[in-house]
Amino acid sequence: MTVPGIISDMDSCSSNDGDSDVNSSGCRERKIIVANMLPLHAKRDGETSKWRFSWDEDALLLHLKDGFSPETEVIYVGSLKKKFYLGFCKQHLWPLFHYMLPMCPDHGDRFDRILWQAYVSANKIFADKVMELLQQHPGLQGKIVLVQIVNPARGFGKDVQEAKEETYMTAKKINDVYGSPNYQPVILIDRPVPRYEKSAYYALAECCIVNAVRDGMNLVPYKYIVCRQGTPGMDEALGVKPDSPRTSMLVVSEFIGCSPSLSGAIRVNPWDIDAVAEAINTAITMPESEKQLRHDKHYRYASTHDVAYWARSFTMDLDRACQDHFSKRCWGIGFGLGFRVVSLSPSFRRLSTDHILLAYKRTNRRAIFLDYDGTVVPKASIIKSPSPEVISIIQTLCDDPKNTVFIVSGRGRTSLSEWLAPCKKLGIAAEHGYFIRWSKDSEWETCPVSADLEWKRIVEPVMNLYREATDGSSIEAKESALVWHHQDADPDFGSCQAKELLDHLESVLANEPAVVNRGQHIVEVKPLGVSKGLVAEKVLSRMVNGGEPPDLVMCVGDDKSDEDMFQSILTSVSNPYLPVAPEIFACTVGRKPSKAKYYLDDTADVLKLLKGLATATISKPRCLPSMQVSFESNG
Ligand SMILES: O=P(O)(O)OC[C@H]1O[C@H](O[C@H]2O[C@H](CO)[C@@H](O)[C@H](O)[C@H]2O)[C@H](O)[C@@H](O)[C@@H]1O
Repeated sequence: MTVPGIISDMDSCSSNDGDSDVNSSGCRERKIIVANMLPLHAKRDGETSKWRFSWDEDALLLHLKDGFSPETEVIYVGSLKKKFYLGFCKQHLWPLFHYMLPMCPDHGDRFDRILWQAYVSANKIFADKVMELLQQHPGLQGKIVLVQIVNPARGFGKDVQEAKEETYMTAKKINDVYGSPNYQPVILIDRPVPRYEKSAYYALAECCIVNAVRDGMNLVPYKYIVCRQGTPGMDEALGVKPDSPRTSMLVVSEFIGCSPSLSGAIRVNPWDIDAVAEAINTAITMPESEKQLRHDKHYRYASTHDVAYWARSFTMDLDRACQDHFSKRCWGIGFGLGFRVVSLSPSFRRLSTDHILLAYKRTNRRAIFLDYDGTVVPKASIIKSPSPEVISIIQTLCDDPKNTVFIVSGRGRTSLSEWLAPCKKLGIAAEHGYFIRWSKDSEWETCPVSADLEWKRIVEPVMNLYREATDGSSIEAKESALVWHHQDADPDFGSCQAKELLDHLESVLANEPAVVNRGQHIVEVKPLGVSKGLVAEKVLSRMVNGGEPPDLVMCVGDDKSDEDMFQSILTSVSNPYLPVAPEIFACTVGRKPSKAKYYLDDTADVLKLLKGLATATISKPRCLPSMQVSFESNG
């Protein structure tokens, strides 16, 4: 359907000067829509047998153009219904993407090579047509030569032969189109090339491209760097002055082993042809001074990381990996795609009520920190307020004068204080400790971190992008934090988006006083310096300063933010201001790697344990005051 002359139409865009449908650089905006089927009706004329085409006004594709400005030139690249679509796409790909085995009713075989070839050919035609409209940088024609050294394949077979033929064909095509009698843009060397000859090519090449789709420790980039550094002998042979600055430019695939170590290299995704082309252009046109800096970096790395270095470093990694081997136990947890193997310390064990009760009964100043979501209230529960049972248990624990009880949560202060209103003596730390209240009657204290919440202006538009792109997600605006929730989104897509959002936010907030955290179905940004760990520190030091140092510290929580609390109470054992080291019970909810020594399975387990402590509380102190009162009145 592409009419001849479409490229010359584009080339003549400069003649549009003064027209209203041109942009500031004199060219019309252009959008290329590549689709398997063109938005056309095709009909063969009965008399002339010629095809007649008309726009399919009902086709969605046709209406895509309504989303662009009226000046935009819209080009459709596509085909009419053909074998590749009704064959491979419909009979193989369509069932695969619908979790079914491909079926070929006409052929009986599961895989039909002819359909596959039709599919590949059709894709090639599409790609070629698009490339025709764009393969860039015409100024380099005549100035650049690609020397492609074909290393002999280690295997044989049809595939190798086909790949070779395609390489030859591509090289020929490029040379036919862009070459001239004195200029051959691609030189294909398909013979064993001795090391000295390869070294000569490396020494002369301004840029070395290693864009394998997968590779282990490819040494070519290092060899190239060393050859570009040269030796007195090579300098003499090439006529290079001994003290002249050296350069080397590398374009390497991000999927090869050496890619992360060469920080001066331009990294590309080898499947992204445009990116590879752009990288080559950048490498060639880069200022000499930068090429020198990159080479210095490359050479310093290659010369200090020799084989002996790798041997030492590998041994050290191996030692480190095996260090805890015998002191850990491995467990398989989860099901299906969520299945994973975790290694846990053998001292990590279930917290039994009997065990903690013994300590609870013999201690007189206890600090109890409880997370909210996933600890006292189930994560999956639609009702987020605490049940009457939870309220009653917490109330009983708070009523014991030997106890200082805190709910430490990421949630906002309004909902927490409303839900926990009956527990008058309960301390609440809201928004991960940005706000703290010691009891219902006391004022909220605000964490003395930077009051600068300007970063919210950066975070909000980014989160909005992800909210719009992820159906079912939402944004929660707290007083000190912003949270992106994806619990109601598609589980797989939601988690992928969350990972991407995390990366995105980390990079834009690099210099801001804010931190990004991933929680249960959430990505949260909060002020730097606010953590549940600080809450525990603050409460414990207030108890010490008030002359009531704790002799038992218990902390229960389920997620990453609670790990800060575990860390904090574990270090409190070595606090020099404590007359005696308190008994520590750090407990995570769910059997998973944690700083906590104990685990409980779920919120039901947590409540059972807290109920056990509450019962012990009622059976002793509550009776004591009432007996004293009656005794005094008698006297
Ligand atoms: O510190 P926590 O008490 O564990 O609270 C952490 C977060 O709790 C809330 O999010 C959680 O509940 C949401 C439903 O209400 C759910 O969509 C989300 O997946 C859970 O993580 C709260 O909205 C967050 O601000 C807290 O940080």
